Formats: sequence, structure tokens, C-alpha cells
Amino acid sequence: MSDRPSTPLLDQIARPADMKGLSDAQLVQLAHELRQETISAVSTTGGHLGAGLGVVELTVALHAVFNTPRDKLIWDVSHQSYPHKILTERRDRIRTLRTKGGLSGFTKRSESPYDPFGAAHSSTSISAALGFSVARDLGGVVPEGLGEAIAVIGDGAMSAGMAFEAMNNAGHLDKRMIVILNDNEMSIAPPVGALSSYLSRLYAEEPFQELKAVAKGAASLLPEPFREGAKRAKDMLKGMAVGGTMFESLGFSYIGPIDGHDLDQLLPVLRTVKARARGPILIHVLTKKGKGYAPAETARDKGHATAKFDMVTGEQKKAPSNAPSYTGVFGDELVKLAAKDDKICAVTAAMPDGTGLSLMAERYPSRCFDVGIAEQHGVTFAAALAAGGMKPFCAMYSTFLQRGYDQVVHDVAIQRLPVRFAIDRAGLVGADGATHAGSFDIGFMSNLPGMVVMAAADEAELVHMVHTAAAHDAGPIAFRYPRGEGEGVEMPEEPQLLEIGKGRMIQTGKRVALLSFGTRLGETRKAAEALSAKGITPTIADARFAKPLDREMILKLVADHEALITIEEGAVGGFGSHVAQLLADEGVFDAGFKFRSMVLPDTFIDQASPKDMYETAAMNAPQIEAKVLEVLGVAQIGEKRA
Ligand SMILES: Cc1ncc(C[n+]2csc(CCOP(=O)(O)OP(=O)(O)O)c2C)c(N)n1
Ligand SMILES: CC(=O)[C@@H](O)[C@H](O)COP(=O)(O)O
Ligand SMILES: [Mg+2]
Repeated sequence: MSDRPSTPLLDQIARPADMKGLSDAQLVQLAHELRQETISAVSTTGGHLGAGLGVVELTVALHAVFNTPRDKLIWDVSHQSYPHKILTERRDRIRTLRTKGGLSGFTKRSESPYDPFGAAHSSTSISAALGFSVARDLGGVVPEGLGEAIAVIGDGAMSAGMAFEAMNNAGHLDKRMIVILNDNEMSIAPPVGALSSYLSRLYAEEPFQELKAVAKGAASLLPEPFREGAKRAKDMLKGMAVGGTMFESLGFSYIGPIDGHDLDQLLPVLRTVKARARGPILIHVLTKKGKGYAPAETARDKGHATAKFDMVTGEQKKAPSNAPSYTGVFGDELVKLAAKDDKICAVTAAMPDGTGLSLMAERYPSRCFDVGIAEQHGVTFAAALAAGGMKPFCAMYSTFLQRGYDQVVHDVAIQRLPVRFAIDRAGLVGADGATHAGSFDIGFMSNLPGMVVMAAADEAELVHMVHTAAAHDAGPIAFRYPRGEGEGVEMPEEPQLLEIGKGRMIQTGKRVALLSFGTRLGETRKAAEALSAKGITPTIADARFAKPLDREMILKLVADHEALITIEEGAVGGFGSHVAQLLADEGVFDAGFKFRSMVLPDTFIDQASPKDMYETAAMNAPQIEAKVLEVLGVAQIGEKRA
């Protein structure tokens, strides 16, 4: 006979306060149910599965012991926060994760008071927790109050410079705060680097460290029901060998490692820390990414990210692809180049699969570098590779390159070093939402003196751009391309070396010229087709370069048309702004020339499908068509002319 309760415990828990009366045995049961609910939800939505499964027990323990939302629980990256969302008043919407109008796949301040700090880029949690603890001590006022500050950070995220900057500061300020290092020996890919080896050694060679202050007499401080567990914690902590970890050198007390799937360890340690800790404290917790779901546990990426799947078999339900992905095209072309030129090398910041560099890593491991979640270092490292006579491709998602921007300016651009920036996930990316949108790189790369900036209109163009970048030794060069599949165009037999700063004409028409930069070219063509049915045949050109601009082509478009419209998958301040500057400098506007620039709106667009997001941004074919009609002063059906 099953000893499980007939009504699932999870059904009785809408918020963490509902967990307070549960016994430790019931919390174990709750964790079991929470894991099943997480798997079930993600099977219908897709998303980040493995990381959340790895922190189910930790999530239960933290919410059982601490008093959120008064206590600030900050999930690093927050791709592991689905179980937390289920326990914090969002279970009824958990099957809307990452969809339009639904829950975000990350923590988000506007979504819930239980998400005190939003995240999605990694390694921010310790800084955030420190900020909350200082605000608390300075008498800051927020509606939920300010209690403990707790950061949960993964072993991958811990490798980033920002985490160390925060620990350095926290050790100095000596504020009470808790960092939980969730060590599952995985990043998205297997983690790399000396820190990862160090963490492994921490429990391989010296399994335990002592936390003297916490261990001493902790049990007596706790309320009666917790004394037994605290005694166990004390015994465990007392059993730990004395030895200085790097965390202690930075001013943290260190506890661990402890088994992050064992509530019998987690609960007493957290209760003891809560009762006794002073200053910053780091609890080293060992977990398994994908824990409790065999298809995730055995997957190469431990179920890091998944499409919707069949819960029983684990089989993912992926739409068949009709064209190669941009990422794949980049990865393949790079390997071809590397085969011919031993100076070609590549840098990724913990995204070998996501950037398509896995193939390079497999074929030419000595020339492919995964630097960990360290975009800043990655960019400077690439700069020096270039200074040392190599031809580095620095492959990063647009959104993550933001973190290395000062290095792009200071180490690459000012020194005119020929780093080739392969900027993946350019434009709106879909389910990951605003935090992952590649909205700003056109602007922040194009305003740098000497930087060449290209955008591929399709996968064939990307082939040309990879080869053009490889051949460009005169200074830094960047090319951007979106997430997902290409357009399905015919692939070139031979790559072309593009002339720097020269666009290409797609079709010659009349009255209005549409000048596209990047993959909106497809929507531009569709808009032109719809317009031709209305008797308007626009000229279409593909700019290819935002920097340097094809001045000659642009001025000819101006000379030959009534109006010019630029279209790009980026925020204001990018390609269109550079064209506007050129036209202003040339006095084109003095003569009353009509110019429009279609850019992403000045808002952060929430997650939806990329098509829906571009609809919100008013950048799909119908909106391009409408813009043409508006600029030409042609009334649309159902609309009166002013
Ligand atoms: C600045 C930045 N670079 C890259 C990423 C992509 N990314 C998301 S999760 C992740 C791995 C995180 O590993 P870890 O912190 O160990 O968490 P786990 O998934 O193992 O729980 C990476 C590289 C990111 N979110 N932010
Ligand atoms: C959490 C995170 O930053 C990554 O896992 C990201 O979601 C990957 O995005 P792609 O699916 O576009 O590779
Ligand atoms: Mg990890």
C-alpha cells in the first residue's frame, strides 16, 4: 500500500507560507511532486529543464526555511527557476512559460514579488544579493520588507569575473548574506577552466571543510522541532576537515560540500545558517543537472534546454527543418577556412553548441577556445590573439557580447586589431524574450571608428561574410545573423569576398526604395509583392554593410526615388541612424526628401515567437507595406486621405 497522501501536497501549496506547517518528511514528498510537475509543465512548453530539476530539493528547502518574499532569493541566470515559480503563486500559469502573454522563462520583477531581481544573463546574483543586504542594513524600504539576501549560483556562472568582483566586495563589506554554490559540474556544455577543476578537487581530495562559527552550539539555538536536524548538521559540520578554501580567502565562511538532493542535509544546514551565520557565507551544494528524469540525466546537455517532449519517452517534438541554421552555416564555413589556414582560430564564452563552434572544437581543438562564461576576457583574449598574428573569430550571441563591450572598444577597436566578431542571435530571438534579444549590436558596433559591420540577409550571404571576415586583416570586422533556420536559398558553390562597404541591388523599381540590412530582406520582398498588386513597384537593395555605408548606392537611391525606407533588426541608433546622418550631412533633407527608418521600438519586447515579436515591433511585411503607402501618401483601404 502506498504511504503517499491521497491529495497531492503540491495542491495545498500556493505560496511558500503554506509550506511552513509541513514536516521534513512532507517536504520530501513535496519535492517529489514538484519535480513531476516541473517535468510535466516543460513537456508542454519546452524550455530549460535540466537546471530546474537539479534544484528541486534546494528550492523546497529554501522556501521552507526562509521567508520569501521578505527574504530575497536570487536565482543566477534563473533558467532554473521553474520549480520556484510553481511554489510562488504561479503554478496555475506554469504551462504558459515562454509563450506570448505567459510567464517568462526567467525571474522577472514585474512578474512576482517572489522574484526580487530579474536575471537571464549569468553571474549577477552575488552582486544583487550584496546590494539587497546593504540596502537592508542602510534602512531601505520596499513593500515586502528586506530580510536575508540569498544568491543561488551555478558552477558555470561562478566562473565569470562578475561573480568574483562581487565576492571580493562582499568579503570586504562583511555583510550577512548567503551564497549557495549549486555545483552540478555542468554549464551548458561541460564546464571548462581552472575553477571547475578546483571545485572538483574541493570534494575529491578534501571532502569537507569546517564552518566553525556555525557548528558550535548551533542546535541549542533552534526551536525544538529543528533540534534533531541541527544536531545532525552540527555533527556533519564538525566532521569537516579544516582547510582554507578560496572562498574563505575572499572573506566568506564556507560550508560544504553537501548533497543538494538530500533534504536531511539541506534543511538542517540552512536552518543552522539562518540561526547563526554572520557575514557572508557560501554553502557548496552538489547536485545533478536533470536529476530525476532519465532522458535529461542521460542527455549530452543534461536537459539544459528542450523542445516540447513526450514525457514517457523523452522524445522531443521538433518541427522539421527546411533550411540549414545560420549557426550551422557559420560553424561549417569556419571549419573550411580553418582547414586551409592554420592562423584561423575561434573563441566562445561557454556556448560551443549555441555558436556552432563545437565542430571547430572537434576538428581543431588546439585552435578553439571555450573561455567559460567570460565574454569580457574572451574579447580581450581574441584581441591579443590577433595582435599575436592569429585570425581569431570571436563567436558570441549579440546579447552576451554586450558584456564585453568595453573590451570591444578598448582592446579591439582602438588598437585596430583584426578580430572577427561572429554575432549570433541578432535581432529578436523568441521564447527567451527581452533579455536575450540581440537589439543593440548594430548600434554599439557601428559607432566604433574602424569597425566594419555586416549583416547577412540569408544563409548564402552568411557564407560570403564569413569568408570576407577571414580575409579582412585591416582591422576589426563583425557580421550578424539571427537565431534559427535560414531562408532556404540556394547555397553558393564558391564563397565570394565582398567588397567592403558595398551593398547589392535586389530589384529596381520606382518611387520608393527599400534598403534592408539583414534578414528583414525576406519580409521586404513579401511587402514588395503585395505592393505590386497595388501598382507600386519599390526598388529593393540589400545594404550588407552598416559600416562603412555604401554612400554611392544610398545617394543614388535618393536621387532616383521620392522616398527611402531603411529596415533593420535592431534598435534606434543603428543602420538607419547612420543613413540618416549621411543624408543630413549631404543636405538631402534640405530638399524635403522623404526618409523613414524601421527599427525595433523603444521598448523591451516580451517573449513570443520571433514572428509575433516582429509583429509587435511592426516590422513584418504588412507593416513594411503600410510604411511604403504612408510615405507615398497612398490611402489604404478603409482609410481616408488626410
Ligand atoms: C553572460 C552570459 N553568458 C552566457 C550565458 C548563457 N548561459 C546560460 S546558462 C549557462 C550555463 C550556466 O551554468 P551554471 O551556472 O553551472 O548553471 P546550470 O545550468 O549548470 O544549473 C550559460 C553559459 C548567459 N546566460 N549569460
Ligand atoms: C539561459 C540561456 O542563456 C541559454 O540557455 C539560452 O536560453 C540559450 O539560447 P539558445 O536556445 O538561443 O541557444
Ligand atoms: Mg552548473
